[in-house]
Amino acid sequence: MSQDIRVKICGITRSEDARLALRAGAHALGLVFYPASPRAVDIEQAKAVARTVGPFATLVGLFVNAAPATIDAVLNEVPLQLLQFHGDETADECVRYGRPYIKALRMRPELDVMAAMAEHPHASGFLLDAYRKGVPGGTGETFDWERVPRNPERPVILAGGLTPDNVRQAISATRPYGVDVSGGVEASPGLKDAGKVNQFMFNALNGDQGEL
Ligand SMILES: O=C(O)c1ccccc1NCC(=O)[C@H](O)[C@H](O)COP(=O)(O)O
Repeated sequence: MSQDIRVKICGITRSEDARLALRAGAHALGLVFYPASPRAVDIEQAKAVARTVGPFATLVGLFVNAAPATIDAVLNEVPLQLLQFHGDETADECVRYGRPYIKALRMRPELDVMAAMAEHPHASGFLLDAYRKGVPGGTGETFDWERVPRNPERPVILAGGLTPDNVRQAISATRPYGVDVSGGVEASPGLKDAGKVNQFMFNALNGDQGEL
């Protein structure tokens, strides 16, 4: 059983989607501060989502090689509990904000996952995502789950192409700390689908992983 699995729903752009995800049991919600994404939010949208979320769920701010001034501007206005660095940020660049952070690792074939983790000694965890050249995230694609480290020293969050249909198998195969989904629970880019969110959450939290 994996009832202690944590779930982050990423790419939240609207308060109603935040409410939906929290009602369904999500532990964390992701706000994408990457202008090229169809899920990008500006500071006003982010503040509206933050008001919905309140202090008892983790609000995550996602950045891709953003300038420090951009991140500082967001942090001055939006109460983010956790930062997610989804680009090529070094450890020094990630720690400068004095906030807990997770580092996304895009699973390109030649990546040494353990070495990449060692480069971020202060990361609270690592989000493993599919690699597609030129696309920093939200690809909707899976990667080879055999590459997910077993018994890692720090939490691993599985991402990339997860859906209500494959999340149980994904958890069973990789035994992660948590899972992260974006496109797999959308009605269209940036807008969540209530049925998919509810089904994803149910399958992630209640599936009998032992039977798979
Ligand atoms: O979601 C995006 O548009 C995005 C753009 C640029 C960098 C990261 C992005 N998303 C990051 C996430 O945490 C996604 O949840 C993760 O990549 C998985 O996405 P999906 O395969 O669509 O579930």
